Amino acid sequence: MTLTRPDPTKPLKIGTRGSPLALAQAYETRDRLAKAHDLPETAFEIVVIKTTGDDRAMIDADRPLKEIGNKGLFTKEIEEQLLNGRIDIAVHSMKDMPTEQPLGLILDCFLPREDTRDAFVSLSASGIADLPEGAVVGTSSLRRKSQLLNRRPDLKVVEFRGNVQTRLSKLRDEVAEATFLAMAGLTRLGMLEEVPHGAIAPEDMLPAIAQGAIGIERRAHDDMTGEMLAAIHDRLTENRLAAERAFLAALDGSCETPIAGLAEIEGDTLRLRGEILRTDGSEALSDDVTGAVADGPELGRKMAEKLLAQAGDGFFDWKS
Ligand SMILES: NCc1[nH]cc(CCC(=O)O)c1CC(=O)O
Repeated sequence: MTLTRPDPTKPLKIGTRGSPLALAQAYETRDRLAKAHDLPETAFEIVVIKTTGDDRAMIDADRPLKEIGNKGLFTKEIEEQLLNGRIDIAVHSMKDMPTEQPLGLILDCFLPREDTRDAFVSLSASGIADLPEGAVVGTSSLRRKSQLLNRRPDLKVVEFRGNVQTRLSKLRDEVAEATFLAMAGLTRLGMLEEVPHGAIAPEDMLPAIAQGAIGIERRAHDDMTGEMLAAIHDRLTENRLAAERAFLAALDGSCETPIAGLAEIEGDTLRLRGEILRTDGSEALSDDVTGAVADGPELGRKMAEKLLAQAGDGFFDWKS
């Protein structure tokens, strides 16, 4: 028996959150599928799904997201709709995805990865080093906050959320002098021109695990959709994420700490860089491992072990 989606004569339903970036990623997925299979746009339907995360983030606009809820905050409702068949695939920023999927779902299709770097966004300063003593920087990312304070302990970090437009207007209102965004988001939104920014080299700010990568989730037994997705899958992105996410998974159970990581591939060699930090930025530990591309998960676990061995007592104590 070939397992199939609920009604293959109907459009393939693509589930996504409703933010501008989420929609851009859903359209990119649709366009890639349409092209790969020579199908018209009408063979697909974009289904916008509101998540608890979207609701709560709206109500509590000034609270840090990590206080509002746990990891599946932006994915739970979408995964429910996948499981009950109201959508056939779900498009996600891999950066926001937990390392394990619920029973019955599979996440094995990745689009070619975008720019993995962070962008420094400011109307006045050209980069982190250019910020005046004691300047205020807006970010809601614990990783970026810790990395920034590690390099510039004099700076003050304030909570900063909302879409790109909201953040820009906060900069204009001088709520903060600078903020950070993912280059991938700016690129996918087509906003590189209108947002004053500089890309930050990974040596200066190692990105989040899986930054810039889009993953497509489906029902594990829906072979028909699985075959369809195989045509747009990018193997190198899969290999890089396998290493980065194994690193994350190996650290996850043992701590709640800012984590950064980036895998890059040259020929048959994969290089994984990793970093963990104290939340107040007072200490950062980083390492670098290389090995065969196929050994990515093992390299990820090795990286976690090396960093955990370096971390002394109290490294993971909560101090923000
Ligand atoms: N946590 C929010 C989030 N999830 C993915 C991206 C950007 C796109 C990407 O990294 O793929 C962002 C916003 C940001 O960091 O600026």
